[in-house]
Amino acid sequence: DKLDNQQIQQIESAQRRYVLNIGRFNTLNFWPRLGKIVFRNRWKELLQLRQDQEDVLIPLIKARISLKARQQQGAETEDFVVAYVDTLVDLELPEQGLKRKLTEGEMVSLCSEFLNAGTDTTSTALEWIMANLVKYPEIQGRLYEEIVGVKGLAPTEASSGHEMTAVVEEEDVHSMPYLKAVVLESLRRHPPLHFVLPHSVTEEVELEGHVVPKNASVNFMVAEMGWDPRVWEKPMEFKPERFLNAAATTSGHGGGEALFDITGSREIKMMPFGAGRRICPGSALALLHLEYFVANLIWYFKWTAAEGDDVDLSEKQESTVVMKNPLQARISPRG
Ligand code: HEM
Repeated sequence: DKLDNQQIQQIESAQRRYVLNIGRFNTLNFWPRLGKIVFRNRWKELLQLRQDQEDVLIPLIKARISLKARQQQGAETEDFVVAYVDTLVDLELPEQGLKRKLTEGEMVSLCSEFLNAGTDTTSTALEWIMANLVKYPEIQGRLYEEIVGVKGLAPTEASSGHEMTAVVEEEDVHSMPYLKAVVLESLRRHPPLHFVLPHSVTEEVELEGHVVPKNASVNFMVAEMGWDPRVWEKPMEFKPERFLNAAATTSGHGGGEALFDITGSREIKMMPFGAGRRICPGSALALLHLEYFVANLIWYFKWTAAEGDDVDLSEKQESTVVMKNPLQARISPRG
């Protein structure tokens, strides 16, 4: 829906406060009954955050439901495209032999999860990629050459008046293996999530002499996997070339393909999106977004470090693992 700025800010504010604080409420999970009494104020705070989310999301969900109903009755509804909420409204859950619809509260939770899972992760990943391109100008230079090789020079104000609307398109990024390699290398070296969501073991298993009991909660050390020196040569270095096949590495740029199975269906060398049936459902969209944004930002602008800044890659845990000192860069138009 075409929301105005104020509506977007309301959603952003409710979601941001929720994401930044959610870790503090974990204590309440351990002793659900006692926790509500002992940590009374924290419990009240959680309820307030939830209320704020409902206040902004429920009216939007309701508006969507009535729009969809009007559309089904044949009314002319401008530019109707299927939205995530529409799919939730249609969903029927099997429960004790019956089928039931989602409640409004459940829809709020799912929309909230979708908004958080799909935005914070990608924007964090984008910042890490740009930070590395600023820190290593030769990598940025090689990427720029690849983009120009496919698209030519980006239009400048002088060459096209104020019409600088040309973009590196979705189809173009498929011909840019080095771009793909830069994105993959950044997801390996700086995965936005250092753990997946907690998973539960469905049956007892033995792993290298250790018994993992049924119902145990397990998690996977995503970052450590991508930094394993038995799998990756000099794992802490930022080297996109490692994702190019031999042909691409020897020919300088272009030519080769960045072939890598990020879903882990054949083998798992890194898993920034998780693996298996609970793998991130947005991984393909995230990769496309990242390639698309990075290609366009580099095609139009040269990115350099702010004076005297070495680009500090220290990490800080927020809802994702972000740059402790956010990237400060100078950008200048190409050409
Ligand atoms: C660079 C960007 C992203 C990264 C690194 C990332 C990573 C992850 C990871 C590690 C998980 C947990 C997987 C597991 O439990 O095994 C996950 C789950 C999820 N992601 Fe992403 N994600 C990204 C972008 C997106 C986008 C763009 C969307 C939606 C448009 C999305 C939607 C979701 C959802 C809904 C879940 C929960 C799935 C479930 O509960 O089974 N993610 N993501």
